[in-house]
This record gives sequence, C-alpha cells and structure tokens, in this order.
Amino acid sequence: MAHSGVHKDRGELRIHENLDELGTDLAEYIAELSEASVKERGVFAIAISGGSLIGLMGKLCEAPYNKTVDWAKWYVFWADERVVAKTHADSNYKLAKDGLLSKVPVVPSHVNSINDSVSAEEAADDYEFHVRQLVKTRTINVSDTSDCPKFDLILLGMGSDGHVASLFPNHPVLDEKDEWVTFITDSPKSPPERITFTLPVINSASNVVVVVTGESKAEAVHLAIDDVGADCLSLPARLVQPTKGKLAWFLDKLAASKLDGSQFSE
Ligand SMILES: O=C1O[C@H](COP(=O)(O)O)[C@@H](O)[C@H](O)[C@H]1O
Repeated sequence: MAHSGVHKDRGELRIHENLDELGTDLAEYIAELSEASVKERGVFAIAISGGSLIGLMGKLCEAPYNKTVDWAKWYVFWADERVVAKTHADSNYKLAKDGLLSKVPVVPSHVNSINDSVSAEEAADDYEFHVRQLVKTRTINVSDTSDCPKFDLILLGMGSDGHVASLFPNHPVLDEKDEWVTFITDSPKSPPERITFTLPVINSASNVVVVVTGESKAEAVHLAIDDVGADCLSLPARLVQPTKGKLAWFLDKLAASKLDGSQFSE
C-alpha cells in the first residue's frame, strides 16, 4: 500500500499504488469483515453498489477467497439500483451477477435484489418491506441508537460529482430521515429512475467502505475528505459519516492526488 492512515474525522484512508494492489487489499478487507461477522452473528449482511466497484472486487472470486470465504453465510443487498430490467446493461444486479455472484457459491435465495417489474416507488417500498422482515429475524442486525438496519458492511463507489449510491448533490432525498429505501426519477446520471438506501441506513452500518479510483474523482475525494469549509458539507460523499460504525476509504494514488496529507496520522 502506498499509504495508510486515519483522518482526524473522516475515517481510515487506504491509498494504493495501483488498481491491482487496491483490489488485493479490498478483497482481504472484505474477507476479514465476513469472517468476523460470521463468527459473531452467524451471517454476513453486505450491501453493494454498482459501477467500477464490482470490477475492483474481482479478487474475491479467485484463490484463496473463492474457497476460504464462508459464502453460504452471505446475504447480499444493493445500496442502490437503477430501475431497468435485471437483464439490462445498466442494471447493478446484472453487473454484480456477471462479475461476482455467478463466480462464487452464494446461496441464490440469499441474494436480495430489487424488484424490476414494478414502478420505482413500488420497488423502493417493496425493498424496504423486505429489509424490515430480515431485520425482524436479525439476518440484518439493528442499530442500537435508531430503528435502522445495521448492515455488517455497505460498499459504496463515488461519482466525480460526489454522489454515492443514488444520492446526488443537492437532491431532496439527501434530507430523507424516515424512509430506509427511497426512489428518484430525475437522476442527473442516466438512467433517471433509481432506488437507493437513504443516509440514515448508510450511516447506521457497522462498516462503510467507499472505493474511489481515477484522476477524474480526485477533486471530489478532496471535497469529501479534507477540511474545505462549509461549501462542501452537503456533498453526498461527505454526508457518509457512520454514527457508530467504521468508515474506510479505498483510493488509488490518482484519486488521492488532491488530498491534503497533513490531516491524517500514519
Ligand atoms: O450510478 C452509479 O454510480 C456510482 C459510481 O459509479 P462509478 O462507476 O463511477 O464507480 C455507483 O457507486 C452507483 O452504485 C451507481 O448506481
């Protein structure tokens, strides 16, 4: 790893020389969280995103993780989904299935995808209802400070505009406090209709990992992590601030290139 440290209030920073090194570290990190969660709770409730993240998780499909991870204990969810058919190239489910889930022995009934045959509003309601059932049985843990689900791990990517999941800058859903899962029909990034976890759910997780690579995202990484004043306090990635859980940033050198190094300790 090129650099690792803890920012004074933005969590752990893990900066990597290249994508290969990042992928290796990310696979090891997820495998360790899975092992700890299975040991403690008997299951691992993980929510994933779409985009470049899935490719960067690829080493989980290889030795040793394809054999050593207790895949049968994984319950997989989506932090966000696009309202398209599951067979569509834009589907986050399809991306994860093709790139990850079809290559490891996850139990098909533990894959909790979002309904693709109803409206965005209905799909968000359905998904929240489904998550609530799994919180009742404690397949998903519950926060001890709110009634929110406490996922063992939520994995997020970040766009160059600072969006995470389908929470976009200046969008009213950033203020959503009551719903766990909501929908938008006006995404600035195509496709326009999307389902997303809300910030209270993301911030209730035991672990949140944000994975960001590439120079085009360096400015957003700077705004999401460094002390840059009040202007960027509403940047979605900056609003990711787990209440009690752990936040970790997996960056490559290019994405980290505009960070102010003075704010974190080794
Ligand atoms: O639209 C989305 O974008 C973000 C970021 O994607 P990336 O390809 O720039 O890494 C992704 O995390 C989110 O799940 C997806 O719906």
